[in-house]
Amino acid sequence: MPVYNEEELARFVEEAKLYARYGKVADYIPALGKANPNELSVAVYTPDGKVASAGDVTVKVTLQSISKILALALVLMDHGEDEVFHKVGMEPTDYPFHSIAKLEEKPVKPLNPMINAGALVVTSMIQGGSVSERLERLLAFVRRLAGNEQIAYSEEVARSEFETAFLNRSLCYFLKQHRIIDEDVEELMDLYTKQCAIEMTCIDLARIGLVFALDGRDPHSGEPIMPLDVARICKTFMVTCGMYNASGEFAIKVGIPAKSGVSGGILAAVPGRCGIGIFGPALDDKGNSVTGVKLLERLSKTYSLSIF
Ligand SMILES: NC(=O)CC[C@H](N)C(=O)O
Repeated sequence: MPVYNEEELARFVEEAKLYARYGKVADYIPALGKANPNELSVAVYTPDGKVASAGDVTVKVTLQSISKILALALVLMDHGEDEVFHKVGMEPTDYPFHSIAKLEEKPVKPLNPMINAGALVVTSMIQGGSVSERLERLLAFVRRLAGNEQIAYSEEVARSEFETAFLNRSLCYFLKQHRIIDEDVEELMDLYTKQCAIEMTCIDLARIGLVFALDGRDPHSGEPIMPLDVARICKTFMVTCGMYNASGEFAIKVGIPAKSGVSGGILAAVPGRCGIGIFGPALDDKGNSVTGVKLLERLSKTYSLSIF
């Protein structure tokens, strides 16, 4: 087990930051456009409970697409594999995460739960009597994963996305027309945008990554937070679809199960070894953190973290 040295991490962060100029902060959700593209922070959480970090780890990041993997875990526990995969597929795609194109093909079924169409179906399956009850259930699960009761969502980011999510609404209406979802679209958008706006530091992200790395067990108590099979399915999706339509290249260059979000966050789980949380808001054209991917590449090579 390598020792993650903070001085070395800080050096890797400085090196990776040089790539920020090749990226751009997401601004299709207006509130995300305020982020500083030169920011980069990382935390590595190991099973012995130690955290090594570099950069400003007090900065909070909204989960955005990272939330898709957490909602999937909850929904798999709520409904079981068969019901979930009846509505959403398991195949990766080379289309962008918000694409509607593939939905036109019969049978109408989003290709996987990591693209927006699939994630909206997953979110529609979160159980509970109202949007706030369903959000609370998801938040309670996320708080347990992160071991942090303070985790909440950013009202500003949620509102900003809710007011501008025309493409996601289109996906919802398309799915509703084909009876893949049957809930009120505005309610689903309310829940989905709040889910995406759940915010945390990269230390929290790293600790969640560690839970996946430990097959769903709480690193502190050893208690299962999710069944092993659920953790296994989530990690498999992280490998095949976690970095959108750049997942193949990422698997070759980095080789770590990971999920990114357009906020610039990345959650990574190195099986049995550590969880990694990164925040670097400058994105490449596929929507992944440019500096975050560079940093993960460096960490993977230095500490031999590739699972392949
Ligand atoms: N790729 C992402 O992080 C997308 C999440 C974002 N909330 C959206 O649906 O557009």
